[in-house]
Amino acid sequence: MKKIEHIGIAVKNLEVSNLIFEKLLGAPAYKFEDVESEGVSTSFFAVGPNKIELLAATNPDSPIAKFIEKKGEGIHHIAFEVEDILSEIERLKSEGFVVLNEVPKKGADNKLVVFLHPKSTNGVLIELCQEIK
Ligand SMILES: C[C@@H](C(=O)O)C(=O)SCCNC(=O)CCNC(=O)[C@H](O)C(C)(C)COP(=O)(O)OP(=O)(O)OC[C@H]1O[C@@H](n2cnc3c(N)ncnc32)[C@H](O)[C@@H]1OP(=O)(O)O
Ligand SMILES: [Co+2]
Repeated sequence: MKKIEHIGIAVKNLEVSNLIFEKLLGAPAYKFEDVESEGVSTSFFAVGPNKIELLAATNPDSPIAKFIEKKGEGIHHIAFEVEDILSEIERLKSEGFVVLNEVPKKGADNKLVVFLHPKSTNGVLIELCQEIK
């Protein structure tokens, strides 16, 4: 695990939350991206070497829609950057973590991503991401 790559925050309205985080961080989002396969619209803010990812649902089956329905807006996941996502999957599986997708999928911001079930990580949804070179 190289560093915390981003913290994902579930929001109801991306435009409204973009303004809040722009004020909070003192700089606007540097990137906006829809990830259709995850049912999300995202925006990214830089905080030193780390990022904040705001996520709004684009359909009612989106993980973000379900999360907001159950828990409300707030921190949705923590993403760690890894060097070699396939070997990390094997390492974490052998340690007993529940990998939600064993085949890495294309995430936002030019990354391959894998999620670990929050039931196996003290209630925190974990994302692993590897930069696509
Ligand atoms: C674009 C990309 C990127 O950065 O590149 C992204 O981040 S995409 C980010 C959006 N994509 C994802 O999140 C993909 C991975 N997520 C998933 O597969 C799903 O959301 C699950 C994490 C499996 C949860 O699915 P679902 O709510 O349908 O399952 P479930 O009803 O069985 O829920 C199981 C339990 O997990 C809890 N739960 C659900 N989401 C949670 C979250 N984010 N953090 C902590 N706990 C969570 C539920 O409240 C429930 O707890 P109780 O049993 O106690 O009620
Ligand atoms: Co993410």
